[in-house]
Amino acid sequence: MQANDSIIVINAGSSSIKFSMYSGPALDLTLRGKIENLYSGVARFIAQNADGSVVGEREWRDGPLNHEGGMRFLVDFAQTHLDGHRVIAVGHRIVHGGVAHSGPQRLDAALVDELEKLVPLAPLHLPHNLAPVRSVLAMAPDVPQIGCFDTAFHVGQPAEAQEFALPARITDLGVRRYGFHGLSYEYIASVLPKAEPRLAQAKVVAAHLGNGASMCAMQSGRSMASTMGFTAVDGLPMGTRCGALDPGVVLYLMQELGMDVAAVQKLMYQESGLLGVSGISSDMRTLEQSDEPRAKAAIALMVYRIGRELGSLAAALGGLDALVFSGGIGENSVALRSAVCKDAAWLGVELDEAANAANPRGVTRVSAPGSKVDVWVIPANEELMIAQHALELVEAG
Ligand SMILES: Nc1ncnc2c1ncn2[C@@H]1O[C@H](COP(=O)(O)OP(=O)(O)O)[C@@H](O)[C@H]1O
Ligand SMILES: CC(=O)OP(=O)(O)O
Ligand SMILES: [Mg+2]
Repeated sequence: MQANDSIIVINAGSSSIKFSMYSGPALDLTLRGKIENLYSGVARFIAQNADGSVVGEREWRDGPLNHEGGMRFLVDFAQTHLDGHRVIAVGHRIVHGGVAHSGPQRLDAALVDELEKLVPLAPLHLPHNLAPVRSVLAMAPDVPQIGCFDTAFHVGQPAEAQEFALPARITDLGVRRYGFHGLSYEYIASVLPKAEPRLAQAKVVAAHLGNGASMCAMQSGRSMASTMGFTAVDGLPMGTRCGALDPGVVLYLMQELGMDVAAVQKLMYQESGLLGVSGISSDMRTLEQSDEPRAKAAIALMVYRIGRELGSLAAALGGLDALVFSGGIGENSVALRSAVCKDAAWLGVELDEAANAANPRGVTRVSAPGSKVDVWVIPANEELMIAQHALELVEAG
């Protein structure tokens, strides 16, 4: 890899598109940007170069922006910022890999067609993950594109963590727990032992709390259990997703309220979670600034459910040495971290309130010196994982 050889990474989340460019053999971050707040309120774009200087900014005030509009804007933006760089690969976050895809893979039209079949398992993500792959295939068919699956990190979980208590004939169809946010957890697992070598073999629960939110139990850096299951709607309440639901509720909605599949899907994925409970917003910042009791109730429900899942994941690990916060909420919400840690005092979690309130920007320990359980904030970096995987695959030929 030459100094001006670059890998572009596209990470399309449910409410944001992040992109990064890494250049040279050390994968130096040379450009990064994101559009956030897709579908709700005012979408915002910001891009920064290697030294953090802002090289592009925009807001969409005349109505919500969708993924398609966002990607169109980003392609135009990227083209004017590629001067002198040779794109040797484009890496993509692909949220669902199903049973067949347990590691990064080169994407071609046939594989994209195959992955399209998994759209019902990740309706908020996969269409937006695959659309840019198709665009690049059409625009630059010779540039290798690498897909990195959010499910891959969880492939080695114990069988009980993966299975539903369903008849084998259904399980055999691939109806099982996959787990998501794997690239984020893989990054956390790679960073934590460097920050604190004592934690290399530790029992760690990591919470990726963004618009999508999940928690993962890790032993020695390997996934043992996750709150997300067959789809990314399971587990914690999220921005607009309900999280774990008594399956009987779905039957009730259909049988008694006459809702069809599309209506139930919309309710569970787009109208629930922080947005549904508060009736105000899916955005944690908006809720934290609101005095409305419903906003407080939505946050309280999220905190409560994080606490319940923390107990469950600690049980899956048989103990807890460290708790990690990541994702837009986990990295930025002082109040949420504080509330979660208070509820987790019974597990030996004790926060350093001053360190927490300083709202650290990098990898930082925020637990009190005597805390039995370490508490860390680790900013999510799915993009670096994707760039590393893409480079490995390109170099392997
Ligand atoms: N300063 C902040 N305080 C509280 N919440 C924040 C802050 N900054 C971002 N968030 C929240 O992070 C969430 C988005 O997380 P992010 O990880 O960027 O989303 P995505 O899952 O789409 O990648 C939103 O709920 C947003 O309100
Ligand atoms: C898997 C998932 O929920 O992703 P995101 O956080 O990007 O919505
Ligand atoms: Mg995310």
